[in-house]
Amino acid sequence: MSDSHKTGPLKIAVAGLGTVGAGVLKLLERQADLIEQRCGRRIEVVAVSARSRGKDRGVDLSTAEWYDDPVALAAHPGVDVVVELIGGSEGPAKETVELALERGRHVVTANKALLAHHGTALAAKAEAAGLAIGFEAAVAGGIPIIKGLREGLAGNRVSEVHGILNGTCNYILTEMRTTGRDFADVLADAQKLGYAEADPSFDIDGVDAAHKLAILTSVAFGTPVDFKSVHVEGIRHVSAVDFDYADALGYRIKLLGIARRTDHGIEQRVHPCMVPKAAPIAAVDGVFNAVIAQGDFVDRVLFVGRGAGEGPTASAVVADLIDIARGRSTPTFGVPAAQLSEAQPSPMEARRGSYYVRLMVVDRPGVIADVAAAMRDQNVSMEQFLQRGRAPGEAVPVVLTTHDTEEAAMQRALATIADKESVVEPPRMIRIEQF
Ligand SMILES: NC(=O)C1=CN([C@@H]2O[C@H](COP(=O)(O)OP(=O)(O)OC[C@H]3O[C@@H](n4cnc5c(N)ncnc54)[C@H](O)[C@@H]3O)[C@@H](O)[C@H]2O)C=CC1
Ligand SMILES: N[C@@H](CC=O)C(=O)O
Ligand code: NA
Repeated sequence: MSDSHKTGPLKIAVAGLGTVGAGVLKLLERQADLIEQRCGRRIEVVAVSARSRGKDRGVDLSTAEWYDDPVALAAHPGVDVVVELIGGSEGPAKETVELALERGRHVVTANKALLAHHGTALAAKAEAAGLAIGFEAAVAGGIPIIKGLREGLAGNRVSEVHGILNGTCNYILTEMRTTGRDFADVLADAQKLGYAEADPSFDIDGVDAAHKLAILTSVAFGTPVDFKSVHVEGIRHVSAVDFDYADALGYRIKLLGIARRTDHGIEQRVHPCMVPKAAPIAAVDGVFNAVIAQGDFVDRVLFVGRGAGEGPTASAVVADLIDIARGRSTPTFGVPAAQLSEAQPSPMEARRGSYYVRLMVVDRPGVIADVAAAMRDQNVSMEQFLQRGRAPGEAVPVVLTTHDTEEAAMQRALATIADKESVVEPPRMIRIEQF
């Protein structure tokens, strides 16, 4: 980085003044003295851009130059850092970041979609110009997981990183379980609280968690960001009855992102999981995120904190700005972009573990025997079987769990079961992870 010698203020331009942008400006205003003490210089906002100029954001913008166009803001003269808080993998966010790098400005961004799709190319561009891209806010909000992995665990080979990476989903799953509230109602709450993405289907369909996982995988394993290899499932099919069965079986339901080095290559997957109630991650509720990393010297490390919202996300953005103001320098993903080593993705079919399956079946003799036969034919061993109550001739939920088996065999058994005339809804499956 080129700013270590400077003693004047670090001049920044902020593109995007929504939940995160307004939070950053508030933090910079309120903690100005503390920041100056910690990095020996002030951080000065010289230009801003957003869609609506007149909106009251609870911060003083009178000394910053206003830009309607965030891309033009990236070229504002005399700026050291462009802070991109617009969002989206393409369009103005990408153009702003690219122009900022071309003009020799460092970049700080909270935009995981952008980095999941273009992270390696942007890192290469930044590093070739001796510039930094700070993205602590892009993964797990306020948790310093990027610095934790990249700097704190730099002496380790990491074999696995997994965690709760989406605050909106964890908030929805927690509220549904503890209050019995409706999915849509809780999602509306998460949107009001500023947790959700502009398009909340990115949250509930697991895409946002997959963006974050792809970034984490790169930092953990020194590989190029490979979003397209992430297996992604969201939480739309988790229903109230699953929470009851999970509870009875000794589990909690969490949307997890899991990245592992396996014999088949690097596994990256995001999907709902049942985790034992005693696992530390099971107790991480609401908007809190958690990330667990396994390093060869440090062993297991658990990071927990708020994964979304104005304050925690602003905290991460400003930490990156302070790094730049101090002149600290680290390759974007921990290894110089040109040296990130390609790795084979491990296919989802190779996952080995146990499964929870919920079926809606017509309550009549022989149905369960058919289900058991489909499992037997694929060599899938059942562990538990639950049917609560009886309703002869009507559809009832039945639940089973399996012993460890291969995903490919499980998928074949489920396809056979789904075809049975007595199975009246698509089978719902949740993978069980024993951490
Ligand atoms: N809200 C959260 O808790 C977190 C958000 N993020 C990320 O931070 C970024 C910003 O998120 P939020 O603040 O929640 O979004 P937001 O929707 O509240 O704010 C977006 C801002 O960008 C501006 N904007 C959008 N399109 C524009 C355009 N074409 N030209 C100029 N300005 C434009 C809007 O006017 C608004 O000020 C996204 O990348 C998001 O994924 C990351 C971590 C947590
Ligand atoms: N929509 C995201 C915001 C933070 O990244 C989430 O809910 O986690
Ligand atoms: Na973070």
